[in-house]
Amino acid sequence: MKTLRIATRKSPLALWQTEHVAALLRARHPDLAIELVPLSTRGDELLDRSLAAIGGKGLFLKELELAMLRDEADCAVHSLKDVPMLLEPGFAMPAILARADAADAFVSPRHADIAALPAGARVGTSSLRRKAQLRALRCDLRIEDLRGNVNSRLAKLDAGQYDAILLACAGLQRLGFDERIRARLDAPYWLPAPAQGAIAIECRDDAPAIHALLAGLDDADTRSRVSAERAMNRALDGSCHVPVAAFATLQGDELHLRGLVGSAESGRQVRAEGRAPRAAAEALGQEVAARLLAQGARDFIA
Ligand SMILES: NCc1[nH]cc(CCC(=O)O)c1CC(=O)O
Repeated sequence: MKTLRIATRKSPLALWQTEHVAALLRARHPDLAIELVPLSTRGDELLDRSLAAIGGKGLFLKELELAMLRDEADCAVHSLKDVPMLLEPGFAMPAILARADAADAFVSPRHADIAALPAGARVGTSSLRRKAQLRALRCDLRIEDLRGNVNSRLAKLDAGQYDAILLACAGLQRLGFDERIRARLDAPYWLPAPAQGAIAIECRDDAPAIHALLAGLDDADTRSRVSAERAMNRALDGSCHVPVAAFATLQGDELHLRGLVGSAESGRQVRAEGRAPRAAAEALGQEVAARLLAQGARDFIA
């Protein structure tokens, strides 16, 4: 391989994440030439409609996968939380990087946190998961849709369209907006999206040399944690249509997984948790999903 071609979306966050992967690879392989292949995806273009309405997470991957199939790119960098629970056949995920801050962030020019918002305040988010958790805390808020990349969401907040917005801490930190985080929304009270804060690299499963090169960047602890979170989401038939949150931590070799399923309309939610050895990450995800279903999670999934 003379040059490693890395497909990426064109948003500032996607480009940062891909440059980050490129820098890690250059540090390990000083002689490797790396080229970015920036592509626009349907998920980036259809910004006026909710993700659930236009077909969900896969829309951010499809064009990047097609580029790999056409041999115009060797691999692609993704936010793992935007990757569907089942990869397309023919693709593999050799590397999941060490996870950054997984928490959500409360961002507001005037208000310190959710509890400090005045009655009826307008909060911007299009995530069903964030809407459901907000609704559970505050039934008075006006929750309004907000899509677009991180930079344009902050611009809409600054233009006065919302009193506050919710974003991922990881994206804000990567783009240098740490100081915009007014409050962290932390587990166990508030749970992030499955795999939030983790960057994943995808390649074709018939490319062993590329697979081996990328596998050097894999972080085993992160992989165990997000495997449990994504297995839970998969067992719940998780997609953008269902408000599902999950967060796993490791204590030694024991995984602790917390999950919730909620309703963005009513704010009702069910929660469950479980522990298992890290080798049983997938089974733990299925077990916590089963506990959520036993408490009536199906009502929210319908
Ligand atoms: N859905 C967009 C998206 N995908 C990944 C991140 C943040 C970075 C990460 O989770 O690694 C974001 C922005 C956000 O939710 O605020």
